Amino acid sequence: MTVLKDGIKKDARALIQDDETKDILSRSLHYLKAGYSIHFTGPSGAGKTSLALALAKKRKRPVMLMHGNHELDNKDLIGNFTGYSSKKVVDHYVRSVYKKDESVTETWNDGRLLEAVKNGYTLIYDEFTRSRPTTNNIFLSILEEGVLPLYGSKLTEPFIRVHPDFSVIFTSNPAEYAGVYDTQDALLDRLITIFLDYKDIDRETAIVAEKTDVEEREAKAITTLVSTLRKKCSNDKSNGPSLRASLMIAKLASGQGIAIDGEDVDFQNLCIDVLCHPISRCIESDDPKAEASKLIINECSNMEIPED
Ligand SMILES: Nc1ncnc2c1ncn2[C@@H]1O[C@H](COP(=O)(O)OP(=O)(O)OP(=O)(O)O)[C@@H](O)[C@H]1O
Repeated sequence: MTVLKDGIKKDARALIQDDETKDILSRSLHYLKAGYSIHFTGPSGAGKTSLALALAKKRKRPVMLMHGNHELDNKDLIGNFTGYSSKKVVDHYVRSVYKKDESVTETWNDGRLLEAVKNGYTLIYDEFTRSRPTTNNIFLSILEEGVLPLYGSKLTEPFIRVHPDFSVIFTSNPAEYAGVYDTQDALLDRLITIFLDYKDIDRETAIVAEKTDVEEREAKAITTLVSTLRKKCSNDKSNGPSLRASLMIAKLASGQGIAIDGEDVDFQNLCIDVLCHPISRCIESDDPKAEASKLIINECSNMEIPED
């Protein structure tokens, strides 16, 4: 019977800051301080959200996380009247006098963007291109004029001023633009866009070794395997397996006592389970799953694990 080890001791959420990551963080922080918004773009699993969270943390302001979604609208961003509250006072103190005082008021709930703008939070707008361009238009006034228009909200003020400490970090995945919504040029024109690509093998190895219980040489073998398969695999539908896949393989193998060995059947099955789907999506074949499995087994047998 295979037994899972008790929990994973290492901090799975920590950001490993190599020189390149530190450099991007420090430049981005500088741009935010100067009043510009940042946009991290790159393939899935390149580390955009992790970097956005680490950057937001550096600002030492409350952080609000918002995910792009085609159903997101002004009611979510600005707020909405969510119902009515009524108050009724019946004064029957003097028997012959009946006095009734009744008032009804609408209950307003601030939307996430309004709350962040009013209080000077750092807003992370993850995968913003998944929202409709008309929804994202509201950011044009925020970034350009420093005001949040309250149109369509029935509120008495036409807009509110943006708090000086407010800033936004956007993230997006260019592969998702196809079939979702084109990013709006007007919005992109107001952002500083930093492209985050997959890290090289040494950087990915350092992250896997730091965040899981495998040894560095084993981490290197896993990241080399995943990155070799990724290179064979890039089309419109998929960028191939990311660092996430390496982390999964390393965590599961060490947790279940599976040897990091390309000839080991359990290890091969683990790699097929984790990697087959992303790889099959970018293979043109009658049976992409069988083709992907063959490719994975083949790369597993080429795996080299350096000696201690
Ligand atoms: N510098 C890093 N240090 C530690 N872990 C990292 C680093 N970069 C990425 N990761 C890890 O890689 C995985 C993917 O990162 P993340 O979710 O930030 O990617 P993403 O680009 O936002 O992906 P997606 O577009 O799919 O949302 C996460 O498990 C994250 O913890």
